[in-house]
Amino acid sequence: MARKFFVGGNWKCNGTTEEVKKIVTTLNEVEVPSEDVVEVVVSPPFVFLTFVNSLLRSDFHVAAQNCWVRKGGAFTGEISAEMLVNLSIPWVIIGHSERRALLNESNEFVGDKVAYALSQGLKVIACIGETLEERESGSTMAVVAAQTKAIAGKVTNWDNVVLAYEPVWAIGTGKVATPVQAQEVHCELRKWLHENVGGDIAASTRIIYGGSVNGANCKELAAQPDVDGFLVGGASLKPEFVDIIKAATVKKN
Ligand SMILES: O=C(CO)COP(=O)(O)O
Repeated sequence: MARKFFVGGNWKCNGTTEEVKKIVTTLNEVEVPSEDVVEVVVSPPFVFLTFVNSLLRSDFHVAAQNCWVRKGGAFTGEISAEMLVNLSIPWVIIGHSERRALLNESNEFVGDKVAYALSQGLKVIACIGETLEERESGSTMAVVAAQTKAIAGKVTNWDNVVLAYEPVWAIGTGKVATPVQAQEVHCELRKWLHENVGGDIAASTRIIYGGSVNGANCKELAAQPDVDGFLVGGASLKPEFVDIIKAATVKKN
C-alpha cells in the first residue's frame, strides 16, 4: 500500500498572534503538490489552534502538541482529547521527546495517551527517538523498539497513526541524521512492526523523520525508501518549510 508523504510542522512553544498570522498567510499563498501527493499538518501552541484552524487553507490540517491521557475532568492545566475533537482539531502530537525528557512522560504514559486519543477519533503523530548517550552505547534500536512496543501494545487500529522517529541528539541541534542513519532506523522500525504488529501495518504505516530537517537536507532524506516524510521544528516557522513540503515530489519517481 502506498504511503502518502507526510510533512508536519511542530511550532513548539513559539509565536505571537502576529507571527502566527504571518506564517499562516504565507502558507496559504504558496503552491505545493496536491493533497494526493503530500499531507501537510501544522501544530501551533494550544492557544492558537482555533485561530490557525479557521485561517489555514483547507488542504492543510492542524495538530495539537499534546493532550491529556484520559477523559477530561479535574486536571488543571490539561487539554483533553474530547476538547480537540470538539474544536475540529484532527491531529495531535504525542510523546515528543521534549515532553518525555522535561515532563517525565514514560513509555507507558505515552502509549496510554496514544490509545486514548485514537479512541476519541483523533489522528496521532507518535514520537520516538534515542538520546545521544543511547546511540553511542549502541542501544538505539532497543530504545525505539521499547518506545514503539508501549504504543503498539495499546493500539489496535494503526490507520490513524504516524510514527515520528526523532533522534533527540538531532533535535534543535543542527546535527541532522545522515540519510543512511535515518534509513537504517526507519527500516528497522518497519521490520519491528512487521514482526510484532503485522505485515500490512508495517507496509502502510508512515514513519517520518524529525531532527534538524531543513530546506537543504530534506530531499536527500526524502529519497530514502523508508522515510515517509518529516516532523519539522525550527524550519517549520520559516519560508523554507515550503521546500520541505515540496520534497514529497522526490517520491514520485
Ligand atoms: O522536534 C522536532 C520536531 O518535532 C524537530 O525540531 P528541529 O527541526 O528544530 O530540530
